[in-house]
This record gives sequence, C-alpha cells and structure tokens, in this order.
Amino acid sequence: MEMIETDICIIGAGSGGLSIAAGAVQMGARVVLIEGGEMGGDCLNAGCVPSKALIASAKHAHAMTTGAAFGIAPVTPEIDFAAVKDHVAEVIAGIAPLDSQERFEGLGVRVIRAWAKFTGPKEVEAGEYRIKARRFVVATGSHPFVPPIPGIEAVPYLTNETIFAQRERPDHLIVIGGGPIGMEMAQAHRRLGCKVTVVEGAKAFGRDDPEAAAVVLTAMRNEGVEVLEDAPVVRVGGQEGAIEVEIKDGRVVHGSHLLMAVGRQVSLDGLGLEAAGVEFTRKGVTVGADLRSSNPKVYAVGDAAGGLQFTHVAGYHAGVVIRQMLFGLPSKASTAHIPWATYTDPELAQVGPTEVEARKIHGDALTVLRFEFAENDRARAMRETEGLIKVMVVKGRPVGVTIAGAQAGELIGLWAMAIAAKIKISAIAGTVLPYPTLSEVSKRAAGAYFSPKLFDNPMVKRVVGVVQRYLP
Ligand SMILES: Cc1cc2nc3c(=O)[nH]c(=O)nc-3n(C[C@H](O)[C@H](O)[C@H](O)COP(=O)(O)OP(=O)(O)OC[C@H]3O[C@@H](n4cnc5c(N)ncnc54)[C@H](O)[C@@H]3O)c2cc1C
Ligand SMILES: NC(=O)c1ccc[n+]([C@@H]2O[C@H](COP(=O)([O-])OP(=O)(O)OC[C@H]3O[C@@H](n4cnc5c(N)ncnc54)[C@H](O)[C@@H]3O)[C@@H](O)[C@H]2O)c1
Repeated sequence: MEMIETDICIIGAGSGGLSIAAGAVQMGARVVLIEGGEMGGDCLNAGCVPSKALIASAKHAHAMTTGAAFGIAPVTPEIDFAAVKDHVAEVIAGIAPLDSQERFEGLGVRVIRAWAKFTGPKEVEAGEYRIKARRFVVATGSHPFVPPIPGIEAVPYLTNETIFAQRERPDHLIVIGGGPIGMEMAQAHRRLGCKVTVVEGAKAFGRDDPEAAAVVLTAMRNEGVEVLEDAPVVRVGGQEGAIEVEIKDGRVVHGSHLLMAVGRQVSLDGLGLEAAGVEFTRKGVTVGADLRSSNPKVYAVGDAAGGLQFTHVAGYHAGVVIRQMLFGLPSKASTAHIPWATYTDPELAQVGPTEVEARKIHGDALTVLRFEFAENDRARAMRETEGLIKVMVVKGRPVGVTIAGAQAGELIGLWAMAIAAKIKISAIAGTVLPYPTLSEVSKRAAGAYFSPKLFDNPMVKRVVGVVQRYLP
C-alpha cells in the first residue's frame, strides 16, 4: 500500500469537493481528491445538469402546443424520447471535462479513484493508498432515500440515478414525492408526452410559501399533471408496465413506471467516521457553523454537512472551509442569504424566511410587500402572467423574498445579494431598470414600501400644496 502525505485530503469529487480542490491547489496547498464513483458527483451526473437538460427539452415540446394565442398554430410535437436522452447525455458530456480527473490532475491535484474510509483520526484508506493529511473534508454528498414501503423490494422503480438513462417513454409515470425532484420530473415528463401522477404524503412544494406553491401547482395541474396531496403511500405492487401504488385512504393509482422522489440520505455509510472520532447522525456529519466536526481536523461540506442540499451551498461551503484550512482565518456559514429555486414552469424561488416564518421571527415588525406578475408589461407580452413576488421587510431592509413566476430563479439573485449585503429596500426601489423586463417586479415590490408613505399621506399632500403655492 502506498503512503501519501498531504495538506488536504478531500473525500468526494462532487460540487463541494471539486470546488475545494481547485481553490486549494491553485493557492499552493498539496491536495488529494478521492472519488469512488463518477467525477462531478450528483449534480453533473444525476442531478441539476440532467434535470435541467430534460426540462429544456420539455419546454420546447410545450411551446409547440401553446402558440395559438401568439398567432402560431399549435402542433403535436413528435417526441423521440431516446433522442431527448441523447440530448441530456450530450449536455453532461459537454460539462464533464471541467470536472474531470485530467483537468484536476492538470491543476496539480492528486486524484484517486476509489472508495475512501477513515482508519484513524488523521488517516484515510482508498484502494491501494493510505493518505495522511493535515486536514480532511467529507464531501460525500447524498443518494436517494427509498423508504421501506411494503412491497417496494419486489417492484421495479426509478430514482434520480436511473431516470435519465430511461430511453423508452413511460406511458404513465407515477411519482412518489412532491418535493423539487418529484415536481420538476413530473412536469418535464408530462410535457414529453407521459401521463403523470404525483402522490404526495403531505403538501407538494412543502418547504415553500404555500401561496407561491399554489401558483405553480395550478399551472402544472392545468397542463395535466395529476397531483394527489395528503396522500401517503402505504403499499406498492405490480411489475414493470403495471405498477400500483396504494394510498392510506385506500385509493390505488395504476401506472406503467414508478419514480421514487421522497428525499435524500447522506452518504456516510462505510466511511469509518467512528475511527476518526467524527460524530454524525442520519442527517449528516455533526458540524458547527464553521463546518468543523467533532474531530477538529475534519470538515464536512455540501449535502454531507446535513443542511440545505444545493450545489450552490456546496460551493459556498467550499469558500468557508478554504479560508480556515489555507489561511487559518475564522469563517462561518450562514443560511439567511442562501437562495433556492425549483425549475418548474413557472419557477419557484426563495431566499431567507417565507412570510409565515418571518412573521414568527419578527412579529409586528414585519412588513410584507407584494407585486403580481400580471401587472408587469413584459410578463404580459410573453403571456406569462401567473405569479407574484413577496418581499419580507424589517426596519427598511429585506429579510426574505418569495417569487413564483417566469424566471423566478434568475430574479431571486438580486434579492440574495440585497440580503447578503444588508442593502436597504430604498436602494432596490431607487435602481433604474431597463423597461420592459421581468426584473421590474422586484423594483415595483420595493416601491410598494414607500407608496403608502408618499401617496396616502395627508402630511405629504399638505407640504406639496404649500410648496406649489410658493415655488417660483
Ligand atoms: C434530481 C436532482 C436535481 C437537482 N437539482 C439541483 C438544482 O437544480 N440546483 C441545485 O443547486 N441543486 C440541485 N440538486 C442538489 C445537488 O445535486 C446537490 O446538492 C449537490 O450535488 C451536492 O454536492 P456535494 O458535493 O455535497 O455532493 P455530490 O455532488 O453528490 O458529490 C459527492 C461525491 O462523493 C462521492 N463519494 C461518496 N462517498 C465516497 C467515499 N466513501 N469515497 C469516495 N467518494 C465518495 C460520490 O460518488 C459523489 O461523486 C439536485 C439533486 C438532484 C438529485
Ligand atoms: N431545483 C433545485 O434546486 C433542486 C431540484 C431537485 C432537488 N433538489 C435538492 O434535492 C433535495 C431532495 O429533493 P426531493 O424532492 O427528493 O425531497 P424532498 O424531501 O424535498 O421531498 C420529498 C417529498 O416526499 C414526500 N413523501 C415522503 N414519504 C412519502 C410517502 N410515503 N408517500 C408520499 N409522499 C411521501 C414528502 O412529504 C416530501 O414532500 C431537495 O430538498 C433539494 O435540496 C434541488
């Protein structure tokens, strides 16, 4: 077994691990990166990238059926499902070189392709190698959680790890779980010609603002996605082509294929965390705001750190641990300014607390500003008028924003910056934006903070009256 000594050893070459490796090596640290599966992790191979590529195909198909209002005769698209999957694979292949072993070796990272496990507090084994490092990072991500629903062991099912390779179009896809994975996949498959039923145990988009979630839910139902809520699944049965899913109230849904999208399980099994003195729970490695574990030489980032599970969070974590590991500077992760978006159509985006959460935290100090997409000229021109923005404001500064509507994922960026930089709502209201853009919904919502103070204020009216009398 070859022994390697290094400054930093990273386990997992996904969004978090790759960002740390690239940053650390280019700033002069010796870095070992260990990956047991595919370089790029979930996001590239079975998550963000393939799902957004599939959604893009679905959007093209949908546009072909919805042109009548624009004067374009609708046509029924001929969908070659296998070719759609070729497109998905091509998009992955196009991005893969950026995450590849060759690129990282070119940067000077020692890449080991094997499954790693700790054998002590300062030592990891992977394949033919023993690695002693001054600091370790657990960046092992997560995988689909498949609950022990009675019957599941005998029924063929898809997960995010297999659905993007499915080349035959399912006649009727049943999706268990109405979270972001389930809902993005449900709409994409519906638009690509499948019958789709989502069976959700509680509420679809359950982590989002209910009013915003309702906008998306209505749009999806109007497109023909059947969404059953408050419908916990208690049994599954049947075989490929003839699946049945039984709901607690006795209803049975019949379909051809089954997608399990009921959440994620962190990938910590077999990692030997006990040998390293690293505490963990089912949710992830137990870390403080500095992302350090109970073994001060071991950090955890991304999904493995047990918090928000997004690629941009893994990237943000990378910066937090790099500052500590390379420069010995204190650094902490916070969640108040982290946005997320679900790429349904319309999109759903959030940063900071929702209205209900903000009300609990700030009580009467909270002001909620609203603006409807229907009042935005660009949204009207595009006939994408469903949606709204809500801005939660405390003492003149935004603390949370919810957007449901076209390009919500793009629009939330402004607010993520405003909250991170503690920018005042007056700065957003005072920004001059190009007309006509969807981003004007943000400015108009911000302006709503001042309009009652200016337009419904007798004092202002009196002052203006007096000034008008004397102004030359
Ligand atoms: C269908 C789907 C769609 C998604 N869409 C989005 C999106 O649009 N936007 C967004 O921000 N997020 C999205 N996510 C979430 C995003 O993919 C994850 O949050 C992100 O990949 C987490 O990065 P990570 O570095 O923590 O883990 P990963 O990217 O999962 O990487 C972990 C790596 O560690 C490796 N590994 C695990 N154990 C070991 C071991 N013992 N030894 C060696 N290697 C090991 C794994 O093989 C893997 O390659 C989506 C997820 C899914 C499933
Ligand atoms: N656009 C994005 O950024 C994006 C897209 C996809 C995934 N992700 C990430 O992946 C994570 C996981 O997504 P997810 O959708 O798998 O999980 P989730 O936990 O968000 O949603 C799972 C849903 O399944 C339901 N459920 C659980 N057991 C059930 C049962 N027996 N019967 C019926 N319903 C049941 C839950 O009530 C829940 O609503 C997300 O939280 C997010 O962090 C992000």
